Amino acid sequence: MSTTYLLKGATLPDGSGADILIADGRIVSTTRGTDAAGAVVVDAAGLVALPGLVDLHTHLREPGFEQSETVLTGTRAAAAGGFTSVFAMANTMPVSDTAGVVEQVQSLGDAAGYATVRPIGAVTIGLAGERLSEIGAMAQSRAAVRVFSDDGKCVHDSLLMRRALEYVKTFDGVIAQHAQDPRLTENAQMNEGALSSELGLKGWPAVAEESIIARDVLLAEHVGARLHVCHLSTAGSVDVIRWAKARGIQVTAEATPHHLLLTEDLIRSYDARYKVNPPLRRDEDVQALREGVADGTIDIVATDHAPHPRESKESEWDAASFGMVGLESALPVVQTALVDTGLLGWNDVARVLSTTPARIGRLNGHSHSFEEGAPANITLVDPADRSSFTLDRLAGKSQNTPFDGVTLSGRVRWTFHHGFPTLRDGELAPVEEAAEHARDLAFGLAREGVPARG
Ligand SMILES: NC(=O)N[C@@H](CC(=O)O)C(=O)O
Ligand SMILES: [Zn+2]
Ligand SMILES: [Zn+2]
Repeated sequence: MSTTYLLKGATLPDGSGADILIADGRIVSTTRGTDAAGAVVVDAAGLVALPGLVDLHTHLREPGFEQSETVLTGTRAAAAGGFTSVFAMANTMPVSDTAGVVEQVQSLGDAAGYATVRPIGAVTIGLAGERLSEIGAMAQSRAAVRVFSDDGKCVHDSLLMRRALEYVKTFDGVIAQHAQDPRLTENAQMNEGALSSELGLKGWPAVAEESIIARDVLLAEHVGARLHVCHLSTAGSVDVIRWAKARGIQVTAEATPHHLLLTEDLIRSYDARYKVNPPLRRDEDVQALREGVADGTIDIVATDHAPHPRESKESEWDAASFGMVGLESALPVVQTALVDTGLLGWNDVARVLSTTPARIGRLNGHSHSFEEGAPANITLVDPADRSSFTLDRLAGKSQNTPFDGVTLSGRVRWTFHHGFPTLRDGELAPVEEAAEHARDLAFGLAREGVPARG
């Protein structure tokens, strides 16, 4: 038996007021003045209701790197950050390059109950960049994979990239490219420029990203397939995507929260919390990325949540791992960088953090609208909160955030996944309750004949 909830006095993304009534995992109505006997009332006055957030780029680390994160802990972090769906990157151990591994990740997500998990399949076997993985088998598996990526590595071989695009085109899939020319970035440690010379760290030039994107959009045009570009970090990359879109090429692009707020100057501290791939860039790049999101050149914000254990971040700069956790801080960073600056309204936030990533990943059957009858995937945000981001707000296994002690606006208070509150006024649902929700959901979807996937 699922509980009925009434989210009283919420503000929808378009600014209108709503009392959102949820029953049996679905939105029953959003009419103001609704009263429902027996419903648990959530005081949503002053809170913005967003469609459940969707992250197209999450590293859940399982199987293989469970000391950093697991599907369970990573989806708890997702719920804490307002996410109701995450796409799990393929750089696991073993790599998610077979139907067996993607089905395993899918099952772990289905059982945990904190968010919908959609596995991403590797483009090449073992991410080695030499031979295509079993893309068709992953697409046809129970996990119904639609997004393929060697993220962490670039699909550098042009012929392989062409073949991969041709392959996914047959089932409306997409290749998500980590755009990094490997030869131009051997041993690279930070953005290439005056500061890398000053600090004595090997540079990662902007052209190593931009040249791969330029090649890939031309390949996508030639093949007529969908390309998605991960974590754009330079002003030049925004220009290339803008050009490609004007030409009608089917390309989408993402920016991470950290690239929208932070610059390379932080690296003066040699604190490896700021070490990430692609690297933090210059202020001009941050401004260009923000403008790119505002004008739609950049379609989505994706976290690139990349957990790493303490040891691998406490070593000297050159030896430390690349990556930052990001699920719990994403919404506050987006509000701070894009909403407070007047670049985006809440409707746009709903678009870049929910509706569009869902569409790019072909996340069907997981509606993100507030229409009656839609699955109740909802995030309640307190936009008036302005506070120092602290480590106790992290719900995953790793603590490698660059935002510790940074003042940010906006705080996620409630997250509903198919009508189940995974986050309750800032508190995560207990593991056993989420697992029970997962069982109910699997049973309910099976009974309705709705494929649990997609
Ligand atoms: N972003 C990172 O710095 N690291 C990611 C890999 C990646 O997204 O390229 C990771 O898996 O740790
Ligand atoms: Zn990457
Ligand atoms: Zn990544």
